[in-house]
Amino acid sequence: MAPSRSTTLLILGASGDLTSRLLLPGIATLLRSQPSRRVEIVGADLRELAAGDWHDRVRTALNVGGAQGAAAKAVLSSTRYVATDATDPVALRALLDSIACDRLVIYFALPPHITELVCGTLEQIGVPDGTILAIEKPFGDSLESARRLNALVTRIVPEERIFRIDHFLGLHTVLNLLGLRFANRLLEPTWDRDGIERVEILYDETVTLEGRAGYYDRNGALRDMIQSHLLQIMALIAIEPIASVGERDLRDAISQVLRAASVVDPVRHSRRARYTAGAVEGRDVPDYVAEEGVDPSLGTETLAEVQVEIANPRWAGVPFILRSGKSLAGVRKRAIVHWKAPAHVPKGLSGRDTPDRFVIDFKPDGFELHLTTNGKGDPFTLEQTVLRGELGGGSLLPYGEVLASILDSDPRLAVRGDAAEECWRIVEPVLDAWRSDAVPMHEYRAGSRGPRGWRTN
Ligand SMILES: O=C1O[C@H](COP(=O)(O)O)[C@@H](O)[C@H](O)[C@H]1O
Repeated sequence: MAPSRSTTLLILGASGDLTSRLLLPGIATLLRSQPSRRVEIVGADLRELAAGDWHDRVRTALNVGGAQGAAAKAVLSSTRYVATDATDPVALRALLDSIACDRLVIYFALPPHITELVCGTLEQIGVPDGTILAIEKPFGDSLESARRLNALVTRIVPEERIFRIDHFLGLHTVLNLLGLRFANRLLEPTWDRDGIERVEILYDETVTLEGRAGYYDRNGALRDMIQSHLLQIMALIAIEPIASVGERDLRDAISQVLRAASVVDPVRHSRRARYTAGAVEGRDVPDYVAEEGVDPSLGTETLAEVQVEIANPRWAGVPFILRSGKSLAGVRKRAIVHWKAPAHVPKGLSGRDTPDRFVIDFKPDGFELHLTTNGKGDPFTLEQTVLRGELGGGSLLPYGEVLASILDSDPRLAVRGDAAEECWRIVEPVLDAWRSDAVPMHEYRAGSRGPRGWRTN
């Protein structure tokens, strides 16, 4: 439901790539599907923008996202950009004072250390009543900094008005995990250590750095994708049945899984690799270390894999393999739940009896159920049959979904503070093992499926 109160979305870090590439198009899809929404957008950043540049960016995003009519016009006519230093108390006070609205959303599209500085300033100067803080990932850059940032932000506004952003929680298939698991009789009875052998959550991308070396080179695949997005997906796959999809039930269940999760042996249960020169989808790609803006001394990985275990009665002993990388041969954004083989297949049935699999595709949204069936030719020969289903993606981009939940003050699609800390706790032993070089850095050719010898499904 569109709120009737006037809301201003103040984007800090507005001149950056995230705002143009993801936030503004997300808002555009929101305005297209819910044209009665009224939101004023104020962009702010250190950088001066040429006159008209901000308007052009907003107009382009609205066109691309298909926003039309009164909603788009209202956004365009009221939007403005302010070049300012949001870490400076006087400048930030002046910026906040210049905004007249019933409710303010401050969106931090900033690196974690700058977010922390700006939050320090906000703590000093205070925020208008009812202000919401929306904070982009990564939330901190270590367990210690996440704890510090959590303590700081909760001194500014209460937890229910802090939205730690993970746009994967706005992916329709990710949300669909709840319906698939809990609104069907079929899956749930086997969704545990007795029925399932292993779970893989893969996010293989063909894209390279896309001009984001400044961000990516300091983070790498483990922090960029696994610490945040893939652990959230894992938690949703593994949660215990919930009484409702209310904020408390859902986020308690997610935290419960994360608290039980760890990489038991970070040296044996993690792998890292970096791409070398090659070609991806017809594009020549240089060595990662030769990419513009990359500092070879940082030793950043572009492909990471960890094996997580969830030490609870449902999942003890079931490996969850989380993997993500860039410049790979093809896009595979999916979770694969591998069932165990049946205890006994009747004698006389022969042939391919690969255990069944449930594949959940994040992009495009869909699922596949791989079942063993009697063969089409010889009825006593087994083969695999794949049932495919589409999961209707809604009209909003994931960022549109997440922004809608912020504007509606519904924190279900945001990461709770304790969960953000748990995700750092899970990956930190791996980062330590990598820092001490206990885990070798492998190489793979850009455009390949990964290093030789890595299992790929
Ligand atoms: O947050 C991020 O996600 C994207 C992948 O998400 P998608 O919605 O574009 O599929 C990833 O490429 C990027 O490095 C990461 O920061």
